[in-house]
Amino acid sequence: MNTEQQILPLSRFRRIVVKVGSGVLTRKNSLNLDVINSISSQICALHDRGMEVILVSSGAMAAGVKKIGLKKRPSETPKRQAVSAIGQADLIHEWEKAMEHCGRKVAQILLTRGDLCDRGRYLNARNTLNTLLEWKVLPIINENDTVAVKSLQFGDNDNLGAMITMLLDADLMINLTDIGGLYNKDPRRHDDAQLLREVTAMGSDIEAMAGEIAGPLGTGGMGTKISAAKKLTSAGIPMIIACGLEQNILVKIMDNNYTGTYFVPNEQKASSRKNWIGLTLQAKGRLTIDKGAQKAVVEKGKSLLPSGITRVENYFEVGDPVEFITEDKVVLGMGLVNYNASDILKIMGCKTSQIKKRLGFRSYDEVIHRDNLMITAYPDDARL
Ligand SMILES: Nc1ncnc2c1ncn2[C@@H]1O[C@H](COP(=O)(O)OP(=O)(O)O)[C@@H](O)[C@H]1O
Ligand SMILES: N[C@@H](CCC(=O)OP(=O)(O)O)C(=O)O
Repeated sequence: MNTEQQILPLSRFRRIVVKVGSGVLTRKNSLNLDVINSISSQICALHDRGMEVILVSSGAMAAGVKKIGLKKRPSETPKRQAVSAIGQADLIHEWEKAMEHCGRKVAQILLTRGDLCDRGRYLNARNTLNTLLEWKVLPIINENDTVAVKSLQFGDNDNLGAMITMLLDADLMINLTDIGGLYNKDPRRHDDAQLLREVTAMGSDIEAMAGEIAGPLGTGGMGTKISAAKKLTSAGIPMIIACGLEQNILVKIMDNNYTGTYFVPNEQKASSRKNWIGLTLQAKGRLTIDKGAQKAVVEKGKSLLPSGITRVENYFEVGDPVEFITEDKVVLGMGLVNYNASDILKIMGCKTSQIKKRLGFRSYDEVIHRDNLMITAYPDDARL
């Protein structure tokens, strides 16, 4: 981490995702039209520089609360979802008006986690978004709160934004919130909190800095922004947290003349399919692997064979995403399995030549083929 330096390889940034939080877009539970107008004209300025922009906009619930005259957000799920549905109409209407001012069109895209976990729907979303970008229309994305229940939820737009950034192979995600970046401790509680200008390694020290409690209008606090940054940097994509209330912040960022936190990406970039497996899918189960398998899979990039597996947790089917972990429960990565959980229980610890004898069939030698897995951490720097 660094409190001083900041290096932006600006020439690389042609396609960017801009996520704007509720705290930026709303004022006392109503939409802040000045901010919407200002961010819209900044987006147009980026368009004029030849850049492609995708907007992830929060604020539906805050807008809905105001519209139907509630004093605060309801706590029951159906009421929250209904309020969000009401607010979303208002939100998109205001963005549309503001962008129209600069002669640009917008499109609304509402997604659930399930949409991005299904490979077919994931590719459909990508095709649609790419078409909108080709047509120079601004895609405005939010979670489809109305139908998103816990198991299908992103839960926060920081992680949704990160997944969209990976889906579109964008060069950068700018996360605009109501504070100037990541501080070394929660600035609401500590007057001496210091802004970090650059984060180079996403260790537990960084996670510990983030307060889980969001601002009065936000959802995840800094915790979900760190989790989004972790996904992106391990996919080789940078993220910037900056204050969306600051005048001309997007333009300042692109001119590399801003205050905020820059998360430096890993140098290695995995394929977008591997990123989808490792960073978008939710694990259905877990496989514990021994030291030999860790060396083969993590260090040498080989497939996971039955011989290195020592434990199977939860039930899962062939093709499901499953995490592989160390004995100390450090998550090393995720992969799509060639055998279901009960078959792996029968073949774990055995040689591939014994698979047929134990199961009566042998569809694959590998439990997870190396093309179908992504390493997300290494034994020494990973933790649960
Ligand atoms: N270490 C930290 N650095 C900066 N902000 C923090 C930190 N820990 C907690 N926060 C809080 O996180 C808030 C931003 O999160 P949130 O309210 O969810 O924003 P948004 O609506 O933009 O997603 C800030 O207003 C800040 O008070
Ligand atoms: N989908 C919700 C936003 C959820 C969310 O992540 O909010 P925030 O923390 O303000 O980015 C809404 O539009 O109200």
